[in-house]
Amino acid sequence: MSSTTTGTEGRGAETPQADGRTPVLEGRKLSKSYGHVRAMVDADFELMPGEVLAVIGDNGAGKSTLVKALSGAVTPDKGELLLDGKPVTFRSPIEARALGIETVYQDLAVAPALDIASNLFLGRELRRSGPLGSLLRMVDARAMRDEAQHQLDALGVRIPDVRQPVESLSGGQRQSVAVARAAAFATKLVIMDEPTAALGVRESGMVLDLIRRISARGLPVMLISHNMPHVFDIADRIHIHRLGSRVAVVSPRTHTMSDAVAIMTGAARPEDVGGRSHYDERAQGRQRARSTDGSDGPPTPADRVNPEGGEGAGSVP
Ligand SMILES: Nc1ncnc2c1ncn2[C@@H]1O[C@H](COP(=O)(O)OP(=O)(O)OP(=O)(O)O)[C@@H](O)[C@H]1O
Repeated sequence: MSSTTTGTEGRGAETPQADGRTPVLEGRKLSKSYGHVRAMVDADFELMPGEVLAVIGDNGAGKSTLVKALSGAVTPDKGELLLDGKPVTFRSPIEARALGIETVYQDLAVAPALDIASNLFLGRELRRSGPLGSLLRMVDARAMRDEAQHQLDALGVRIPDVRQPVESLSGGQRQSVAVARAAAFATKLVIMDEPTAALGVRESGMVLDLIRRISARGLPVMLISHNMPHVFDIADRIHIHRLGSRVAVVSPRTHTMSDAVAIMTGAARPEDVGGRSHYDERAQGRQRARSTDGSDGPPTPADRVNPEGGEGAGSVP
């Protein structure tokens, strides 16, 4: 785990920029609606250098939509993205990747029939000149094998032969290949959406170790997970998402799993549990407004119905 966590000294997690550092990736008031469903509502996000930031939230809280916005798979309707403090827009995952953002999805995005080296370089194959100075550039299988072995060794992924087809690997090994691929190409950060969801205990441990090693290299990792023990084991900070927005950022050093779950489900307000937490002012303002206008407690799913509707209801981007 990285030692670069910010704002977690003392009892609570404070605003990450308190020490003057610029987030590697920042989202400001990101919103995204699918027809009448407001999947993301003024969501803020910060990933600091070298940290492992876990993002937690109930089913449908909008975590995947956030990941998609940060990785270029979805364009937010509103809001701003900043990479190293500079505004960016991603029109596709390819554009996000070109800027050093790699994403690993839960559904093992590997090509099972191809070997490990080919999977590592999928879509980004190393090439060499063709025979007799031909202009055709050929895939350089040997260079890819050497480099793949080097990358896996460097990350401590133990796989005997990179010429093995991925379908011959265990689930944990396959996910390790997907994570190693992301780590090999990411220059800014790695995003992981439920990387251990399909894995057993031992295999999950393998992937968590890999995340630790990636972060120890100085590469920040954003990790979505429903698995609280994993989150509390590995995260420097925990971003809590609820009903489309960030409602709190807490630290495993100041908050218990019960605290985090209480905030996540709306059973408790961020300021009422754990140490002092850095919670989203707007979300807190909304909650206060609700209590003063006759409704009590935190927002409910009904609050997310977009009154303006919008085009493309139910469309899958
Ligand atoms: N392409 C889409 N079309 C319509 N509605 C969508 C689409 N994608 C997400 N939604 C809706 O947006 C809301 C947020 O979904 P999202 O998948 O981001 O949540 P999540 O926190 O990742 O949920 P889970 O933990 O269950 O994966 C949900 O109500 C979901 O049904």
